[in-house]
Amino acid sequence: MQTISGRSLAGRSSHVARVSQRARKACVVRAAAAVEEKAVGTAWQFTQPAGKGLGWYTGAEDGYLYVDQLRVEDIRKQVPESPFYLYSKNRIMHNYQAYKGALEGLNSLPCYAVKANNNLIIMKELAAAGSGAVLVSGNELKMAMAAGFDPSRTIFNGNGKLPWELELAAEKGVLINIDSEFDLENIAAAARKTGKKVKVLLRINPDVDPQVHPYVSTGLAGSKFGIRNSHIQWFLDAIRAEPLLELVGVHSHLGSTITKVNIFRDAAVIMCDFIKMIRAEGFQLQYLNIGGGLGIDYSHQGQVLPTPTDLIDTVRDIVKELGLTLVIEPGRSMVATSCALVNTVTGVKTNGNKHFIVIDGSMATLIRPSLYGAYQHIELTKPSNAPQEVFDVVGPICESGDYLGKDRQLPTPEKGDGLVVHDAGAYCMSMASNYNLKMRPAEYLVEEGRLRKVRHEETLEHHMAVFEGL
Ligand SMILES: Cc1ncc(COP(=O)(O)O)c(C=O)c1O
Ligand SMILES: N[C@@H](CCCC[NH3+])C(=O)O
Repeated sequence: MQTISGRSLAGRSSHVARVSQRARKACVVRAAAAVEEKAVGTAWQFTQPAGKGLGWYTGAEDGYLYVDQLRVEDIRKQVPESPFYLYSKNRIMHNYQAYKGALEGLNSLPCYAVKANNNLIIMKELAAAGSGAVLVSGNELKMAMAAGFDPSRTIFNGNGKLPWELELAAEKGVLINIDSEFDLENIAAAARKTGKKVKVLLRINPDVDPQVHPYVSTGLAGSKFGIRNSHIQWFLDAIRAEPLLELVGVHSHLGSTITKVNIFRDAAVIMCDFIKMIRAEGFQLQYLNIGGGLGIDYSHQGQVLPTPTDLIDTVRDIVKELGLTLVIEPGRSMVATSCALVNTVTGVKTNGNKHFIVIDGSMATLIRPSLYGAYQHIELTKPSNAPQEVFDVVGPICESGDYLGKDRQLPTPEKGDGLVVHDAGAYCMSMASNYNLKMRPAEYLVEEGRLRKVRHEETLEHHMAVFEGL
């Protein structure tokens, strides 16, 4: 973590180091206790890996919830914090390999969208597997460098990039997407200031409707992202006039949770026209960047959704015909299904004709249901014959909009039971907040049958540190 500690972080990092040391010690003690209790295995090694699956599933024989080889109930006994995020490394790697396989036969650059999940350990795993990264802030860029992503396989994107962020990107040699007239001016200024030649892509709005929630639709003509298409000649002239800028490609990102690949095809056809027009102006374009956006089956109803192969195959001929390198920027489809938020039931209550399960997780831990009305599947971690009711699953936050699920048919749980919110690997922890002074939770990763802590729970000490010395 040294690499990301700037001057302003220096004081804080020693404080964090102290806290982490304590937390590490606590882990070792707990792990040792677990080993003693079960008398087999090393620290974090579970003694009875009963399941064999990949990612999350219900044990066919015992009805318990599993992640990879481990029973979530067993994990809960080992983990002192609640709620906590729990990941399957297998599942993340499997998703990444699905993209790698889909891209075979093409020149390609798969870039993981760090905004979906910025856990440093997960980022390191993806960097080590060869993924590039797409970033939207200077801090994401610093984290990506700390995680070991290759800067030349990294893209900096965004509609409000700041001068210091652009200078850092120029210095590191990452590709930069141009989003507007002022963004182009700022990128050129960063290139001049650092004396570095910068490779740039033009972010174009193909104006194709991704048919998703308006908050996650990004490629329509009236979107805040991307350049004004009718102004393209101005951009080409401005780039030509700036010797330190090299135009190498075009970018589009239509939106997120997209469930039909013909939408990507429609956009790629439009981008193809732009590429031909820009090439005719004498630019040597190499990259077609179709962004991210592939959806996943949040419903858990066996919905058949397009795979990475379906996505890539829908644009394969265009990429080949134009001799391009295909850039993709998947976030959600890489990490969402790998994770669940594991909560503890605080109690069950009824008001009027409404039944509620109150859990310790909340909109502060996982905001997607409250923010977008998003559905994320919910289940208990162990089988139960208790009477079923239709419940709203709610958190302890002082907002009526604080819910994780509405109208969910579930067995009535006991206080202390485990309840998970599925598909929580993308835009959940990365969007968590400290609202009501709830601290962002710990994260754990299942890796080859072992449980590994990959993030400490934030503490009030961390939070108070930002007020130190005022
Ligand atoms: C420019 C850009 N690229 C990639 C992504 C990742 O999208 P997704 O997580 O839907 O794959 C996003 C987020 O929507 C984005 O804005
Ligand atoms: N935060 C959104 C996705 C945003 C994608 C970024 N442009 C979600 O949770 O679904």
